[in-house]
Amino acid sequence: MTKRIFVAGHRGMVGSAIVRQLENTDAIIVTAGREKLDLLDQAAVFAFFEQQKVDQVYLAAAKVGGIVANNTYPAEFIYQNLTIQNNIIEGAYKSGVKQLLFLGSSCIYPKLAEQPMTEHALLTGTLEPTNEPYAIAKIAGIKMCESYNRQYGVDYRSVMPTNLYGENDNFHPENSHVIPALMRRFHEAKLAGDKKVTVWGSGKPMREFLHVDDMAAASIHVMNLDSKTYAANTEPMLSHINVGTGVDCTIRELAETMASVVGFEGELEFDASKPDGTPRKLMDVSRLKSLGWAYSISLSNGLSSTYTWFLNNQDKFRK
Ligand SMILES: NC(=O)C1=CN([C@@H]2O[C@H](COP(=O)(O)OP(=O)(O)OC[C@H]3O[C@@H](n4cnc5c(N)ncnc54)[C@H](OP(=O)(O)O)[C@@H]3O)[C@@H](O)[C@H]2O)C=CC1
Ligand SMILES: C[C@H]1O[C@H](OP(=O)(O)OP(=O)(O)OC[C@H]2O[C@@H](n3cnc4c(=O)[nH]c(N)nc43)[C@H](O)[C@@H]2O)[C@@H](O)[C@@H](O)C1=O
Repeated sequence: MTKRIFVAGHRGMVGSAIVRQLENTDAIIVTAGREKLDLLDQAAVFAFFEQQKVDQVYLAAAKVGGIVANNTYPAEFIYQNLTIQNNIIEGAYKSGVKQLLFLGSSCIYPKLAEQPMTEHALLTGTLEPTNEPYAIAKIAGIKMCESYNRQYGVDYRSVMPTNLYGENDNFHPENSHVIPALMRRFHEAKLAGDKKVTVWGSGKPMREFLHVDDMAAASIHVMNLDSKTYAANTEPMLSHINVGTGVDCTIRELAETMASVVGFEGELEFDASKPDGTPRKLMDVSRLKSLGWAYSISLSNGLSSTYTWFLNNQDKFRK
């Protein structure tokens, strides 16, 4: 039967990638931009669900940003993320939605979690301070889904993506994540003929990066797993699934790769006044592998295609 699927956050990086892939199926895709539906407005969200009668929800709407944005606007990150996800999860449940996929983040795990981090590392230690408010909201999202499953018998699942990048990313110079920030900075330095580019922090932290098209494919894969397979590979009170590559690199290595993708031939300098954040957050992706999914886009291919998109779409960048 044709499904009506609501993608919340359909203009964002992940939401737009999910929509592109769902467009190749027979699903009816339901979307609502911020100007039509403010997801912070509980009454409007509940009314939207009552009107739309959807079968599935991808919860890809959130307040999102890099290390400095998280550290600068902690109140907005905790309030908006808790409110958006509470409104959508409760609104979906009240209108009879049986299937929902919540997108969390790898920052739910303790700052010094054993590497690679399995799903069992959740709630075993102190979080990274720069993004604790955002991480607390994401942990609450996992627990909302599990609680609704236990009490109401719905099927609300959670995926925890590693750091993502790709088409429709946020290329803001301060508020973005490291890949879009460096892509833009290296590109502008190349055009200006600059001899040096500044990279934040020490360059020593390690990060794992997944292309957004892989993230969208993994999300759809997890949503569509039959309930028995999903239940056999998760636990009712530890139900989330890591999504990543299982491969990481230092920020210095990332910056060197970025320089070569963009064609910047100058030097790197590191700005120690900017935070490093978590020293390492490598995902253990064996749960996802045992559920039949693995990534396919390498970092070098993903950075090259993202740079091509960047060159052709600068008019679409967010302010
Ligand atoms: N990017 C990353 O590296 C990672 C992302 N994630 C998670 O993946 C999910 C998607 O992230 P990503 O695509 O990168 O984020 P984006 O910022 O690209 O997209 C977020 C979307 O949410 C929408 N949104 C936010 N607030 C509201 C609101 N009040 N009303 C209506 N719409 C709203 C935005 O709308 P508008 O376009 O109008 O601003 C945007 O379309 C999030 O849950 C995020 O936490 C997890 C790990 C890493
Ligand atoms: C996805 C994840 O994203 C955030 O956490 P993060 O992993 O630390 O993400 P980031 O991409 O911003 O930084 C990664 C590393 O890179 C370094 N770095 C160098 N130069 C730039 C730079 O120019 N910009 C940025 N942002 N970082 C830079 C930076 O100092 C850090 O060491 C969370 O708050 C939270 O939102 C979350 O879940």
